[in-house]
Amino acid sequence: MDISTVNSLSYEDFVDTFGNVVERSPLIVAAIWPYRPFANLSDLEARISELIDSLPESGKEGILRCHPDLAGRDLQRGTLTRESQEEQSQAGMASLNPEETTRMYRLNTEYKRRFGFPFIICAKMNNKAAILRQLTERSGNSQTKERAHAIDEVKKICNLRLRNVVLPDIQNKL
Ligand SMILES: NC(=O)NC1NC(=O)NC1=O
Repeated sequence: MDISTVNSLSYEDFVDTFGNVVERSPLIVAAIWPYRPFANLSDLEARISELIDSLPESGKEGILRCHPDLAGRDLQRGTLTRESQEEQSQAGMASLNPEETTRMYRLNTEYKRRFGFPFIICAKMNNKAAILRQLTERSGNSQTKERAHAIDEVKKICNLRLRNVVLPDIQNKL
């Protein structure tokens, strides 16, 4: 889809198309629809990023809590969103051995108990080993530092998801 098609979408179609670029948080794209026309993909990304940054800390943590655990309950039950299923599978989360599953569960549980939101990382930019390493390392962060880090990961996930739908400028011009 090119940017002019994006700019011509009704808000219903806009939310249907982009509603899950921030996991289970369609409110974000519903809120930026009035900023059309977007100049390009980067402009759209920047609007989403600014909107997230403008939220109070409770709102940012709310976004974080809408994310599923990595290799968690939703993956086991088959209730992940389509995007999350693809990302987690690509990072090897759907094919952990029993020991790795138990380790992941234990580390995720400890992380959630400490911070009050799930551990989030852009799965497509990482592999199993990097995810396990970061889960351990980031558990030592302060609440403020970790919340900011997690929001940065949400933005990376969002930007990759957007790129799956909207052609970058260079392709628009071909
Ligand atoms: N918890 C967590 O990081 N979830 C995710 N990361 C990602 O890239 N897709 C997800 O669902």
